[in-house]
Amino acid sequence: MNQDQLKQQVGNKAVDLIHDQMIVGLGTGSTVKYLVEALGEKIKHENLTITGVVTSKATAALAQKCGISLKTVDQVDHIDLTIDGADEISSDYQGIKGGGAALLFEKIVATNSQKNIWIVDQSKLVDKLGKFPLPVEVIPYGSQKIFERFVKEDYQPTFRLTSTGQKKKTDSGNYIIDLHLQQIKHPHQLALKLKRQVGVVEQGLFLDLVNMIIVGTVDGPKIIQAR
Ligand SMILES: O=C[C@H](O)[C@H](O)[C@H](O)COP(=O)(O)O
Repeated sequence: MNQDQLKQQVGNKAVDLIHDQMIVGLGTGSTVKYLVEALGEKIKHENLTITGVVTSKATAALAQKCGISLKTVDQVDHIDLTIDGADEISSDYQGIKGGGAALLFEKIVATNSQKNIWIVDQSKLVDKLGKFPLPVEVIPYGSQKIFERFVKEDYQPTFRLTSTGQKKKTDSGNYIIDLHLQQIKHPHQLALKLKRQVGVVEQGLFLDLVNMIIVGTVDGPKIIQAR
């Protein structure tokens, strides 16, 4: 089974957790794409009423194409569960997200959800976080100053660029600085330190958030109850 098939496996599996009348947070990325497509099919075949709360323009476009009704996080009084991908998950179930630049809306939706489920192929499971570059979303004004501070801290920062070499803009019009840390020893301390910098909007450590992880493996989906 290739990586894409494993992503499809967990996307299809996660749809079983969605029932009629639910309000569901829909993450972003190549794994969530399979979930959204499968959810669109399920809604059609079972004639369900589901409300989606999306985390990016890309997911909004796909969900609309799949016939899923959408509301914003501010238009709903609760979110039953949110299903999202992840870039890295440590052995104590902390995560790095934001490889697709959607970390800000993803974290807003996740922290307003009663339950959070991550769907990943097995390559995302690691012992300690940090091999995957940690995304930090910053407002453009003053971002070079933040970048220079990150250089001094030896965070090995790089601005995320588009295919044409421009600084990548998030859905909120911000920039992403990726930190190439290799190993994050104290994620909670780092998260606080990054968040304290003026101009940092959000950072990609998703700590103490996930309840269940569905991992795609060659032997089928494996469910981990994280907390
Ligand atoms: O910003 C993007 C998100 O955090 C994604 O959920 C994450 O990058 C995983 O994406 P994928 O399923 O494409 O590996």
